[in-house]
Amino acid sequence: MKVAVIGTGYVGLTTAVSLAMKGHDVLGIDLVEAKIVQLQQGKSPIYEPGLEEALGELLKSGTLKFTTQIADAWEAEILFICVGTPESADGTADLRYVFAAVSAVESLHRKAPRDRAVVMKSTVPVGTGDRIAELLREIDGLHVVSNPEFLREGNALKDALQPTRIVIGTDHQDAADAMEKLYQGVSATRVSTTRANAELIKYASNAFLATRISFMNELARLSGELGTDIVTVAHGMGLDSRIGPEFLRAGVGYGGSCFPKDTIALLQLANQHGISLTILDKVREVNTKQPTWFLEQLRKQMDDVAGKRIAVLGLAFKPETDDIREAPSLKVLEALQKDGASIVAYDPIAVDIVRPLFPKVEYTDNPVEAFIGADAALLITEWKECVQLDWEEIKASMAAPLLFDGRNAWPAKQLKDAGFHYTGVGRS
Ligand SMILES: NC(=O)c1ccc[n+]([C@@H]2O[C@H](COP(=O)([O-])OP(=O)(O)OC[C@H]3O[C@@H](n4cnc5c(N)ncnc54)[C@H](O)[C@@H]3O)[C@@H](O)[C@H]2O)c1
Ligand SMILES: O=c1ccn([C@@H]2O[C@H](COP(=O)(O)OP(=O)(O)O[C@H]3O[C@H](CO)[C@@H](O)[C@H](O)[C@H]3O)[C@@H](O)[C@H]2O)c(=O)[nH]1
Repeated sequence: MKVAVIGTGYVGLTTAVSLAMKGHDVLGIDLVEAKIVQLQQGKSPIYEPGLEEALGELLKSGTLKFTTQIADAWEAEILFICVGTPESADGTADLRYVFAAVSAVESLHRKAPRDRAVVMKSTVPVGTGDRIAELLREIDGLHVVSNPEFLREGNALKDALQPTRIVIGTDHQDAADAMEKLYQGVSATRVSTTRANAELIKYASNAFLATRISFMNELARLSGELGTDIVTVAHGMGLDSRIGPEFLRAGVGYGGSCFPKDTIALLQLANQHGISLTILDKVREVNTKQPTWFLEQLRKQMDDVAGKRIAVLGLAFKPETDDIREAPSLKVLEALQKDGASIVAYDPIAVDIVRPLFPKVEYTDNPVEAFIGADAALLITEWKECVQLDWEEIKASMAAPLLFDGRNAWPAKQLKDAGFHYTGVGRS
């Protein structure tokens, strides 16, 4: 099928690549010319495992192309909208990019009319799809579909190729059929529903996942006091099929471009309807405090961090991505800097993105070097490069063997046996 994807960020680029891999004829569109030039040369502006390799092959075969001109999409029968929906000052989702994209689609359609589905992959508040449908009501052949995206960064291409489910929200049979044809051969359960239901499924899923994390983080604080081990507790809980093992990892808090903004957007949407989502409100509160709570563990063991050399391992909001949006590392760096610590930081991918924000921090391109002369080391993102380490060499090189494991990913027992003073999140 002829497909156009508006917005070539994490979601748009992954969508474009995955649909082209399935044999569709795909055009990626972005306003940022530099990004398009880079993409046309086969270079991915973002880091996602497998993405750049696939991009190169698809460009060669001609099934994937890029442009800054929406007019080039005149043949497209399906137009995906994958632009950002960032947090506004009041917490609601900022829809200006979505409406700009819709208006571009509208002008394209007026010049080159045909039957088309406008598919919203951006995460938008409940009612947005219906609002857009109302705006486009008098335009023949343009049908609005909600098809929320559930991919995880760091695993984006795999998630797009093998999604957990495909949610299609539309009231138009031809558009539903076109979406079914598009995803033919993808073995995932379909949920065919209204646009509003589809939109709420997306927000509710993210809010629920965030809730699990905050629940475990709060429980971890108690576990630390009780002398129990939250990792063992999570394992025991997760064996109950009603609970399941995923998203029970306590840590330094969730970050990223989705959970923080989507939870506040859902809260604000509820407020607009006179409903208080009290649980979700607390989920956010726990998460905001989690990096501070983690640093308190450090302060309890080091009277004063001023002038102390502190190693920070991992800066991206999660492993296998260069994304630092709402990364807990940023809060940690800010607090340590305020306390007068001398910081040395490592991340395999995200250093160049963090450096301009924290120019006074020292950066290293070798994780083991970060520990040299350090009075304490903090694990913030569990990259394998930050976890699989030569601990004997590290022990000999640190000024003091103090380890704070913000992801419960370092080998606690081995480290304690080796003479480190190890502190995890909610571990005995
Ligand atoms: N990042 C994720 O893991 C993820 C997963 C699921 C859903 N989402 C949702 O998908 C949407 C996109 O997220 P993202 O992380 O890919 O954002 P992003 O910021 O990485 O990319 C958005 C892209 O859209 C482009 N753009 C903006 N306005 C445009 C326009 N009018 N025409 C053409 N291009 C335009 C920008 O230049 C940018 O390249 C958001 O609503 C987000 O909540 C994100
Ligand atoms: O048990 C866990 C699992 C995750 N995290 C943290 O939670 C954040 C988010 O992680 P993850 O969900 O894996 O990454 P995202 O790429 O943000 O993906 C989420 O947000 C996307 C955007 O909406 C959705 O599409 C995905 O389904 C949803 O998982 C990260 O900081 C993780 O470190 C934890 O602290 N504990």
